[in-house]
Amino acid sequence: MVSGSVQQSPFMSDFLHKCGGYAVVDGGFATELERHGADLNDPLWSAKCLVTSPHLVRKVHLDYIDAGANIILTASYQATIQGFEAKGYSTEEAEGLLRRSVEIACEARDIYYGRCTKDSCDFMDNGSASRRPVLVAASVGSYGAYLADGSEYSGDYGDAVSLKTLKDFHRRRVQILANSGADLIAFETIPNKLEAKAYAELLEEEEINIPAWFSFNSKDGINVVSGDSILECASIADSGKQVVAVGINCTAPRFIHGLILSVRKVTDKPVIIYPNSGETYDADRKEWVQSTGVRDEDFVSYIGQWRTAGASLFGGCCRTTPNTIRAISRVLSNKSSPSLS
Ligand SMILES: C[S+](C)CC[C@H](N)C(=O)O
Ligand SMILES: N[C@@H](CCS)C(=O)O
Ligand SMILES: [Zn+2]
Repeated sequence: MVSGSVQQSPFMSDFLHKCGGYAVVDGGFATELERHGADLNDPLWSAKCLVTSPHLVRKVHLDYIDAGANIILTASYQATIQGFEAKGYSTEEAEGLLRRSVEIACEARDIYYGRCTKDSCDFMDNGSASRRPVLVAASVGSYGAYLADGSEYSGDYGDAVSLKTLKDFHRRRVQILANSGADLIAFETIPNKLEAKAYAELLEEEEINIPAWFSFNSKDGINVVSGDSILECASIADSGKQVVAVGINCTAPRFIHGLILSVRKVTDKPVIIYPNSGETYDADRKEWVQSTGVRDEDFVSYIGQWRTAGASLFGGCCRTTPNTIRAISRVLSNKSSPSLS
């Protein structure tokens, strides 16, 4: 037990129990849109598709549910009121697009459940066929994501950006997503301590009443990308009453094991990991540098050691696909698999 941890909410432990002990998170969302032909070379990145191709957004969500995901993340990673306004949308339209990101994910879940009959259910609960639990997590990408220059991989916002700047930037968006029908908020790809603090204070100040997870990214396996201590960042997440999981995303698979061990030093909350493929991103060209990543088989072969290290929620981030998630789901549901030793 980590001393000083706040009272744990039963939300995530109940959900993990329903899922059979471990939950499967979806995979790369924006990069999956791209694989289906979307052009994301735009300041809105994946959020552009909320306007141009909501049907594709829904399809990608559904593909991930079909692959076995227990949690799908909305298309709101780079959907910000400020970003939409810069493209000429009104505040009302921007807020509507944020809400729409959650609606589309809920529609995908409804389609899946609508198709799920007694004979076609792929999930067992206490020996009987049942609907697989699926949660919709409203994605909140960082201020660096809004900057659209890859700053979420440096965490360097300069001295002009204060705690207040970040809280004011995220406040309305978080309020809207918290009241959108999403099951929880996913603060993801958090690159520095300041932004973690801003989120934690916002949850308190705005009395956000749905759960949230905090997920950081790292490029050395020791600190978060800004160089801030993962221990300090994860401690901030641990202190949040609404925070139901803490972890790491959009980070190369080879760094994940050590990071899980670090996160577990400062929190008893469930640990979530959804690494990227290990490839690097060229923010100027908005393209991935290929051939630096790991294959699906190699990615999935890590799952056993990540589980042993103490993670409970497993998925993928940029450049992982429904195939990656299908393989994770299979490995986790086959507890006797050698790769889970
Ligand atoms: C996680 S990165 C690949 C997201 C994209 C970035 N914010 C951009 O707009 O280029
Ligand atoms: N949920 C986002 C995270 C980007 S780092 C996505 O998968 O596109
Ligand atoms: Zn990512």
